[in-house]
Amino acid sequence: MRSVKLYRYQLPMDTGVILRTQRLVTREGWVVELRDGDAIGRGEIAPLPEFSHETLEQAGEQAQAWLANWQATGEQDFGELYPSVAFGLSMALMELAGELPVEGNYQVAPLCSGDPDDLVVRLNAMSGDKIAKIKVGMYEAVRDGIVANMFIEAIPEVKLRLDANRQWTPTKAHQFAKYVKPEHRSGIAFLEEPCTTPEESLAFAQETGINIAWDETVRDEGFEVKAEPGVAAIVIKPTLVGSVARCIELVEQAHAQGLTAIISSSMESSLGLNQLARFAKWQTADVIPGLDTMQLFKAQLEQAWPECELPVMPLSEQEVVWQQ
Ligand SMILES: O=C(O)CCC(=O)c1ccccc1C(=O)O
Ligand SMILES: [Mg+2]
Repeated sequence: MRSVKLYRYQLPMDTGVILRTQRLVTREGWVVELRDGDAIGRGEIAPLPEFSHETLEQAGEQAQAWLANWQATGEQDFGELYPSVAFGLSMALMELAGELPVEGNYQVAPLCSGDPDDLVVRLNAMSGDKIAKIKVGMYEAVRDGIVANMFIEAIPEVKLRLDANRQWTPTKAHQFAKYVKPEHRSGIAFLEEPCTTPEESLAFAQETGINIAWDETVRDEGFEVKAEPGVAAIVIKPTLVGSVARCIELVEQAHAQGLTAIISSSMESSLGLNQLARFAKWQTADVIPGLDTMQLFKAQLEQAWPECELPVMPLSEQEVVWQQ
């Protein structure tokens, strides 16, 4: 006997979380809960404003129609669904089938959005690989270069992941590179999407010897995973990419090409984030995923993220919008 519950959740965000042009005060999404006999599977469907093309309402309507059909027929086709819907539904079905391993990779690359000195303290306390993520491209490119160079000088074994979100012209990207001493450039594991276009980013990598990674480009129409000089990694944000099967396909293609695949968050709640940690451990075992986003929230959902002290709001207190 198959049954379905669809919840709509709302979680308060920390003040000052900005997505491109808007402030995100409340994170909203759907959680689907599937039951079949004693088995239970959950998945989170949470389009990210400014990043997803579908709205919360569109995703909810599509999920409900798909679930009604699944309940009646057992059919499982994710082909035509919005990425967030395909991801949440396929994750719920995997969990229901017991196919999502329980063990997760909860190591994070600490995300530095504020004071660089705080990050130096956090990194010095880290055991094992010292990997940190810094957003660049928001202020002066020269300042970003000085900050990156400072980190590598302060912590010689650091491997930085930088993320410019396509903010730089080639000139600005070169201003950045100029301030990272050539002998320090290997301290940058990769720089995500330095320039407005993939072509400019590739040229930048080849001219400077700074490795880049694709993130936005992975979601561009016609993207193919390809090893190219200067490309180190691809970032996979499942909520923005699609079904679990599609994400696994991208991971396998990356590995076949000798690229690193990084599973990363699209600001899912702690429920979705825990599943991403399990998915990351399973598919990208030795790689630290990009999941350090709980700090952007003021509350967690149903399950706590390890060592996160934020209050946990049970799913049972969220609105059930549909059940069958
Ligand atoms: O990738 C990570 O390490 C954390 C997640 C992250 O940076 C992010 C999260 C949501 C939307 C966009 C981005 C981004 O890559 O800029
Ligand atoms: Mg990015």
